[in-house]
Amino acid sequence: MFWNALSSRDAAKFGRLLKFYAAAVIIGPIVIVTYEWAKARMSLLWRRFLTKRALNAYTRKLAYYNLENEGAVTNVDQRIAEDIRTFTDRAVNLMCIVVVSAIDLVTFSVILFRIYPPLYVALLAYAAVGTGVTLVLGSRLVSLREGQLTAEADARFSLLRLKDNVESVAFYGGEATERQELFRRFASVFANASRLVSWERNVAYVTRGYKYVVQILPSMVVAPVFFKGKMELGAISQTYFSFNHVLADVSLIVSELSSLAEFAAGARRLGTLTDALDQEGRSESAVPVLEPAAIKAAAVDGAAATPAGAVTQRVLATSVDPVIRLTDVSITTPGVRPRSLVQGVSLAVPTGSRLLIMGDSGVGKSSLLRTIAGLWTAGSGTVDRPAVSDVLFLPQRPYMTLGSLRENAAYPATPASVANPGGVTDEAILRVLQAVNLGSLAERAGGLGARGERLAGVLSLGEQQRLAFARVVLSGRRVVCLDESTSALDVENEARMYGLLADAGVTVVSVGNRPTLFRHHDTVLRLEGGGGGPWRRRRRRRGERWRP
Ligand SMILES: Nc1ncnc2c1ncn2[C@@H]1O[C@H](COP(=O)(O)OP(=O)(O)OP(=O)(O)O)[C@@H](O)[C@H]1O
Repeated sequence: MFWNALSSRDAAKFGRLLKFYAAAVIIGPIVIVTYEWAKARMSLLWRRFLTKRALNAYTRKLAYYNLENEGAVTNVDQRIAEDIRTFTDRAVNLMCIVVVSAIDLVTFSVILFRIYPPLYVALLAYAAVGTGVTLVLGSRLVSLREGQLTAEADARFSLLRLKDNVESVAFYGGEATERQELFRRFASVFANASRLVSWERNVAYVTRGYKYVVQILPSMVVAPVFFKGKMELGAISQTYFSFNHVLADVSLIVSELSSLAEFAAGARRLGTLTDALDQEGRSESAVPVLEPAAIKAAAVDGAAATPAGAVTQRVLATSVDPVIRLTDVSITTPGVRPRSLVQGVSLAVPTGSRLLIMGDSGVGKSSLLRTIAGLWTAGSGTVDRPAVSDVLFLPQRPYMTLGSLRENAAYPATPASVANPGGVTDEAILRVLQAVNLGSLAERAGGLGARGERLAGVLSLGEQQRLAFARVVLSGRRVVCLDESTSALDVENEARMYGLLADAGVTVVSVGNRPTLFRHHDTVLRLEGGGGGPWRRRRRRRGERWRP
């Protein structure tokens, strides 16, 4: 129209069109910026929703533990932190492109069809063939992109592992080995990237060729009509304009292939994670809390409800005594090649008693604790125990959170519940730190509220183990399972820790082989023989000393 007005020297029409364009250039930027903002906002809201859902499912019950142990999903961190973002960004972008293209397609199809229908039909046929070829090439691009995401995540993981173990590596002088491993992982990143770049080049040959070759089509079709004087110059430019619009709209898959491949790869990785988390959610069985009177009846129901090859877990009310009871418990290692560890253990842990589980390295002591905690289920027999929230399990290397010393001492209480009126007070924390012989820790750490990112790096293992005992006292739990939790302590500090538990009347189940542990327990369970050998349990006689 602009060109027609100029060529016909129609100043009035030209002026009207100029005003129209002036309005468009003022409104245009506002519309475009608002559109971009709306897209970014929608993507952010969606990402927030998906991240929240994934984090909830991942941290619910034992999903995080099972996913890691089963190895079903790798790089969960990257999937939650990055793949969700890529997915939502790309999905919103593509959705908007599809909507805009659909409107555009309808508008310009009408114009192009009116000008010259055969040109329109030829264009659709051309786009259909181009899209088909691109889809075939694209499927390889998706798997290469997926491989790239995995390789990048694996490489980053090796760097994080080195970062988390700097001291061990430095002591071993293991730099050369670490370097080799880092290079090996980054070599896979580059090898896959190189395949990806080559494949993108091949795809680009096709997509570029597709765009250029078709440009000749409108000229070939409309030039003869123009030369015969049956078409105005303006109509030619209109044809070109409409043709290119329709071409762009029907070639969406061709032009957005790279973006689509990235979106599909991210969506696939996210799908694997979501499926695994949903699976975990479904397999989560609600275990009823049994009062004393209900225990006998539940013995029948509980056994029937347990899948074959699994240890029956029954949760007892805190009032039930004995607090823990194992009935004919046999354990096998999890995974595809199960190995028999402990066989046919039956025992009861009365309230306030102290049981020590001993045995050779690898015999299955920690596995027995894992089974009591419900982390491992492979095997048979029945475990009766209080809810996990009523028992504190202390591993050999205590977990240090990223929170402050206050939050670390009160762990696993949430920071919010610590801050509540009625939560753990600073006075109580300082008193308990004193009791576990960490009286100067708060001052050294810069106060109870100082951020604790480096706490794990700064505290010795023995100090961390004493902090873990502080957690037992502060949590007020009546049952505690200790897995070599005093391995780094001197005899005096060990006695002090067990003394604290005895004073509080806490029921204790310990795992360990240190001779000094013997005196802090009243019953010993000795697991014997590799591969599920016999076991012995006996009560320690008063004043009896350790005999290996
Ligand atoms: N996730 C797992 N999958 C398969 N086997 C495992 C797994 N975890 C541990 N095991 C194996 O189970 C056996 C028992 O391990 P466990 O940690 O219970 O031994 P332990 O008696 O506590 O040994 P230690 O005194 O050396 O700590 C070991 O041979 C170990 O390699």
